[in-house]
Amino acid sequence: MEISTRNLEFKYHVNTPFERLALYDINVTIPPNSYTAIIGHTGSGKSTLLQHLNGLLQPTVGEVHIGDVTIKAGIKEKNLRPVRKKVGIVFQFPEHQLFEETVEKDICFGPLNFGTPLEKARKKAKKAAQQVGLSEDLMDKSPFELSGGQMRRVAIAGVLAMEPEVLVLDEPTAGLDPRGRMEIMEMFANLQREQKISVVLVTHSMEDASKYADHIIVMHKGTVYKKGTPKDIFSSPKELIELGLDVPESIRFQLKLEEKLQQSIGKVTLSIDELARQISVYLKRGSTSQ
Ligand SMILES: Nc1ncnc2c1ncn2[C@@H]1O[C@H](COP(=O)(O)OP(=O)(O)OP(=O)(O)O)[C@@H](O)[C@H]1O
Repeated sequence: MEISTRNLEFKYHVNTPFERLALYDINVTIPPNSYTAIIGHTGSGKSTLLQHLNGLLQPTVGEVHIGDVTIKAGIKEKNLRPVRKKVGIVFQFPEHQLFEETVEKDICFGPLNFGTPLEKARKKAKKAAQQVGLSEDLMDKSPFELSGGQMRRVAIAGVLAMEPEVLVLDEPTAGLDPRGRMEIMEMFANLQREQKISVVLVTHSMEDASKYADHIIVMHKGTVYKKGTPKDIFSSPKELIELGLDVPESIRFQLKLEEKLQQSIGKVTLSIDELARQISVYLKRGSTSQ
């Protein structure tokens, strides 16, 4: 399923003294079975954009196409349930939203809410738990007995159990240690490859964006500054650095090498210049002594 936005603009608290323009002129496409990373500074509009991808927010101007559903400014879409089912959204620190007595009940909550019979919901929960790497013996435990990383997996499994076509995640690795971060990122990469779903995630890690994503959207002050493949985005790293964004370690290393190379080429050029000057002085001397 494809998601795209056309001239999307969004204001919080529209027509009130607190009105705030959060997004403008957003034209992006999330292709089917793709992996998109959204990067940008705090307050650049990343979370607001994510919430348009499953119809949680309605555009102030423009439209959002989610599969065959169009959400337009000024027109309330009556039935967003199919959209919510197809596009699963995981907010920052989703473990804070766990509330059931057992892991299994928490994972089953979404499917049951969408009318799936209990036994089928339990099957979906089992599969989702496997997908996020939770062992079966945890299913009867209270989610609050688990580690932070495991709790987060439970919350993600709860969204996966709805079998979404697109998984939208707001900083899914925030607060995890490097190992937990890598495990979660590998998990999304596997899900995207094996289940053929699209993954859209906000990340502050340029390493992760360059390693896992096939599309990157750079947000800046409420609009798209740049979009493209990691190669497109990181081929002009100085631009990103000027925006105050980080670049992957490998790119930083490459920049350093280039700088060093420039310096040594500079030195060679200088000595060639110097050589040329000396040759010319020598030739002049030669011509005057004849
Ligand atoms: N509920 C809200 N009411 C009013 N303004 C808001 C609200 N939520 C966000 N904003 C404003 O909208 C703009 C975009 O915020 P958003 O949260 O989308 O940015 P972000 O890039 O996700 O930031 P972060 O990385 O900190 O999560 C900011 O100026 C923010 O202050």
